[in-house]
Amino acid sequence: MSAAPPARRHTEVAVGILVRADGALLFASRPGGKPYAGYWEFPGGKLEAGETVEQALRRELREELGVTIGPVERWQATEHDYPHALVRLHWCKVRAWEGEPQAREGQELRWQRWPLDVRPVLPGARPVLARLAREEGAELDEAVFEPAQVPADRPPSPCA
Ligand SMILES: Nc1nc2c([nH]c(=O)n2[C@H]2C[C@H](O)[C@@H](COP(=O)(O)OP(=O)(O)OP(=O)(O)O)O2)c(=O)[nH]1
Repeated sequence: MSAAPPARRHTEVAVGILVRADGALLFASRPGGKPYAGYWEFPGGKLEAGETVEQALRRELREELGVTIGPVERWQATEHDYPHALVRLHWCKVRAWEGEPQAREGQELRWQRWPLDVRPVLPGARPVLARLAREEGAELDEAVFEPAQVPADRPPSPCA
């Protein structure tokens, strides 16, 4: 009989949903060199040793966007099992911040209203996007999670 594989430990992640006064949400693209580079996500990152979710979120958004955030509304936690990590995502809404968000880490930033036009979005964001869409009476198009594909009618580039 073989032993059960060891349980994977969760990587704890603080995620910030910046909500602008007009309801738009801030998305960032993942810079090169990270797993899922080029995918879109909400700004945030992993908790460092001894940090609370709120402390990590304040630090990450200062580093990534150069903003000082106001009150943090803890919203919900979800999990996603990626090949690179089992993550626990602590979702927080943030409605006030000082400074204009700037892309400080080579990412792209886009404010989005419904329907979203960024893609692909990280699959770990699916449950909260579904809930955000419901709150707005909008529909979440599953295509936002699909990586871009070469259209079937276009032959592959000869230089590839
Ligand atoms: N920030 C963020 N991370 C997400 C989202 N959805 C989702 O599945 N994740 C996952 C992807 C990653 O596995 C993990 C975040 O880790 P990360 O590597 O981006 O964190 P970090 O900025 O601290 O990275 P680093 O210090 O290792 O460079 O959470 C999301 O919407 N925003």
